[in-house]
Amino acid sequence: MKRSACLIFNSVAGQGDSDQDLAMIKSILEPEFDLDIQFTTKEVSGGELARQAVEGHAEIILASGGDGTVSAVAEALINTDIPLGAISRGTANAFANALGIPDTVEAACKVIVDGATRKVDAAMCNDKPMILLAGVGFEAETVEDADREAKDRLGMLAYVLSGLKQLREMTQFTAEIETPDKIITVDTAAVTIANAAPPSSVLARGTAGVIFDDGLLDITILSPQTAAGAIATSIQLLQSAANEETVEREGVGYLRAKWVKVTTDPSQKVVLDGEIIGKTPIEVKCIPGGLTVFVPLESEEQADEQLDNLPGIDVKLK
Ligand SMILES: Nc1ncnc2c1ncn2[C@@H]1O[C@H](COP(=O)(O)OP(=O)(O)OP(=O)(O)O)[C@@H](O)[C@H]1O
Repeated sequence: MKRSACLIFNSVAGQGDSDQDLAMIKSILEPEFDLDIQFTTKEVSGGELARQAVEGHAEIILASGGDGTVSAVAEALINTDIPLGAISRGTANAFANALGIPDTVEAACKVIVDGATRKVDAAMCNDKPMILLAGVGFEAETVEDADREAKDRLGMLAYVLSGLKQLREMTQFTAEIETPDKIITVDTAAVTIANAAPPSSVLARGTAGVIFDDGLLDITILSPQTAAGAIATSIQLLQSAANEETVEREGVGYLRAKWVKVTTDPSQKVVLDGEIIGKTPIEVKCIPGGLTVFVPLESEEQADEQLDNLPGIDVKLK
């Protein structure tokens, strides 16, 4: 008997031909699965459809769309043990890139057919589910600036352009960052708390790579002293992201923790998995192994914390 799978499909995601994509998905998956295809609409989100599929005891849930759709479906599956297959068709495809899932339709479908699943961490940010990352400061401003119309016209470049604009206008704030064993007070321009992050997510790259199944959040603190320093730091972060190296630079710090509370003065915007959700303070908690995903198996390297490069930092051990 074939396994059954609910496919949640956003036909307006990305810049590709969605009819062609759906035909390709069906041709690869239908020989293996009884597919129940549900289309997102402007009114009915991927998250809503995923909650319905969970209530209907779906065996497997597949999400196909941009990061908005895939993250919303993933969030609905936290702590359900229902395996999620991601077939990304968006602009940045951060979810797939973060978890090492191929982001072409054909290769992503093959990962699902191969059937290897892995438990990865999820997280809660205040009372909201989080799969990728929460950004305070710079990252939040970048997302807000890269609007829908610009994304349609420019694709990935919209984020880069918005990021460059933000660099010129980078403003500092004071952050208190509390973890189970430390309270850190630091002047910073961006604090990024990542559960999983793609190699291209420069602000979550203080460590050589975000580890998505270690039960810990990866916290990166960016505190450039000047606009020129900000640009130099960002270029280095970009290079290290490209080369998957650890960043050793004045103004970049990182640490890992099971949970973190971030309070800022003044209050800062917070972006959660690509959407602005409000302002600081935030509390983020890791949910170890909270999500089961179809993923090609591969190992991740470890890296230590690095807090020495932040000017004026104060760390109190608890
Ligand atoms: N049938 C539909 N018609 C119009 N809008 C839709 C439809 N289905 C979903 N949406 C909208 O699509 C958005 C989610 O898009 P998603 O993130 O999947 O793709 P994307 O925006 O192209 O991807 P990316 O963010 O990578 O560019 C939501 O805002 C949702 O309201």
